[in-house]
Amino acid sequence: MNYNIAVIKGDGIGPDIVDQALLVLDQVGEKFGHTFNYTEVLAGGAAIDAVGHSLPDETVTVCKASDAVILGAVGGPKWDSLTSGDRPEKALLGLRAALGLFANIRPAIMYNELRDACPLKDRIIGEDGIDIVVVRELTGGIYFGDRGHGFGDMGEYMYDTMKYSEKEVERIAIRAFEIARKRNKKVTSVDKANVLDNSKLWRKVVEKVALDYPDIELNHLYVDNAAMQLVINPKQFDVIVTGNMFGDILSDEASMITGSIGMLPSASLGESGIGMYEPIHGSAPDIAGQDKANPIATVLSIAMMLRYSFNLEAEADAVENAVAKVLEAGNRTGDIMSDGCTLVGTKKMGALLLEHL
Ligand SMILES: NC(=O)c1ccc[n+]([C@@H]2O[C@H](COP(=O)([O-])OP(=O)(O)OC[C@H]3O[C@@H](n4cnc5c(N)ncnc54)[C@H](O)[C@@H]3O)[C@@H](O)[C@H]2O)c1
Ligand SMILES: CC(C)[C@H](C(=O)O)[C@@H](O)C(=O)O
Ligand SMILES: [Mg+2]
Repeated sequence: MNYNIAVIKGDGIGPDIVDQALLVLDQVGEKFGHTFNYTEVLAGGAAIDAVGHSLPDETVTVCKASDAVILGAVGGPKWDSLTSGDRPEKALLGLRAALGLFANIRPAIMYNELRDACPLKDRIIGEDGIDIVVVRELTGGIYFGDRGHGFGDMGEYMYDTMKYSEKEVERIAIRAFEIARKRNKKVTSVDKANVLDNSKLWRKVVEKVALDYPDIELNHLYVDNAAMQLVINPKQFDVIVTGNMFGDILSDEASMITGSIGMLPSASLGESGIGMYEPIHGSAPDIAGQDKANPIATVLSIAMMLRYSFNLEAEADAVENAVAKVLEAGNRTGDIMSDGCTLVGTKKMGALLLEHL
């Protein structure tokens, strides 16, 4: 089969990690007889530098015409205070909205080999480790609400508003229940219904959707408690469903308890059609271009693409197995390094993954 993929390397470590992930994908193609065609397009800081704005029309057009999108990461201090008001991160939000990618699936799985990289105590992780999926709403909430600014009694003010509509909550809740059905049949919905009205609606709609899933256990947590529960008792979670901002924060937290943010992939999906695949981490300007970044989150995002967008189960398994084998053999980038292991750079990690594929 032939697959057309839009590739956005982005900024900072983006090119470092995407280059390795594409080598892995090429090898999957050779091994299983598929052709992956890449069209590289610009977004984020790289696009601001090249054409003056973070999300060129051409990028949206190419992404829409592709079978899937792979994105590294965008952003960096260089573009943090542009007078135009544009920012690299706006490209990411613009793409999510333009492609209708309302469901962000972020699996946080602890590899047994990385137990030492997990900051939690052994008794909390238990023998079988941690396996959580965060299902984050991605095109609504405070990220996309009305915003504004002005001057009042307290001086200048700025505001962002958080709004959720019934249908928006319903479709993300359905995704979460469907995912839970294929896993351990538990959904935890996270909100702030003790304070926010939009969270009250969120809770009401999630409960209504739950009526169609009597086989799935549902509970609710306030987001502050959820943040705490993730570190004191992460094993209570199977699928966490939550809004855009809470999901952003909780998924970074979930990534760290499994070892490193450099390990966590994500899939952003819509009703149907194309998906966008990216690591959950950012452009890590502190280690960009130094051959230090962990490419595994991006490589695992490619496994998600093979599974969700192309229905290539065996191919996705092969990529995930290669990751497990490389870790088993004791190879570690700096973010997951522990005593007795071999420290490797981004490129070497990529080469080892190819060897084990
Ligand atoms: N999806 C995205 O494109 C995305 C996501 C988050 C942040 N950002 C942007 O990235 C920039 C930096 O943000 P930040 O510093 O808050 O978060 P970050 O995720 O880039 O980095 C946080 C820390 O994690 C480390 N880290 C991240 N990815 C790593 C990897 N693959 N291997 C090893 N270490 C890794 C970094 O070195 C840093 O110490 C900002 O401009 C931010 O807006 C982009
Ligand atoms: C860069 C930023 C816009 C983005 C978000 O907040 O969604 C990032 O943190 C993420 O998690 O993908
Ligand atoms: Mg984030």
